[in-house]
Amino acid sequence: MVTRVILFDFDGVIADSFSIFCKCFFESCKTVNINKFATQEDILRLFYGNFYQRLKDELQDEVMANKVMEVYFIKLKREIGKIKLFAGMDEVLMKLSKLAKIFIITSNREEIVREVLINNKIIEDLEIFGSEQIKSKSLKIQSILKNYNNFSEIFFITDTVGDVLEVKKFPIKIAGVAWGWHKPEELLKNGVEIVFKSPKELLEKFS
Ligand SMILES: O=C(O)COP(=O)(O)O
Repeated sequence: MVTRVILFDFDGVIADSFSIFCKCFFESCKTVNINKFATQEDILRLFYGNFYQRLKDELQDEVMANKVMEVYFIKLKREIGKIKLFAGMDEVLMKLSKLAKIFIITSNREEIVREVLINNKIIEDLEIFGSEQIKSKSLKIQSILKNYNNFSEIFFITDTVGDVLEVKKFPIKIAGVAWGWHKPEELLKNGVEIVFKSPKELLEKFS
């Protein structure tokens, strides 16, 4: 019987992908003639809520927002081989997948996450909720809670304020990581219970 469920965000928690995200996103904006995003701060701002919703709101144009992301994913696929995991996260996933039910809840695409994991020698069969069908992390979590109710504890581990805001309405413990995209202080201010300073600390907490 599964007693513990751990939901992991992917980019910024498992994958060290910020510079590749920025490169592909800026290139995509250029391709579709959007000049609203010029700095890393412009990108980080999009993660203070649901990324897809924020992008739509900032552009005030749903068609354009979809176009940016369509081009973005084409570019990201070309860079996929360069995406590495944060040091120690391979061990975290391998060990914790034996102790808990693990899900990856991400704004990225499931197929990309799978390929990155395989490229980085993660062979565990992890369940991945990508953005292909559902873009809202709240809705993804709702469906997990509906289907999995035989656990004693459920944790969500993230690096962005937007994730915290989407998840905090559920009876889930939220932890932050100090190696991700938003600063630990911001995560704490918005409701995470604890911020892990390293993958080793995270592993110790759940082992
Ligand atoms: O932290 C974030 O929200 C970004 O990560 P994600 O692409 O895995 O959702």
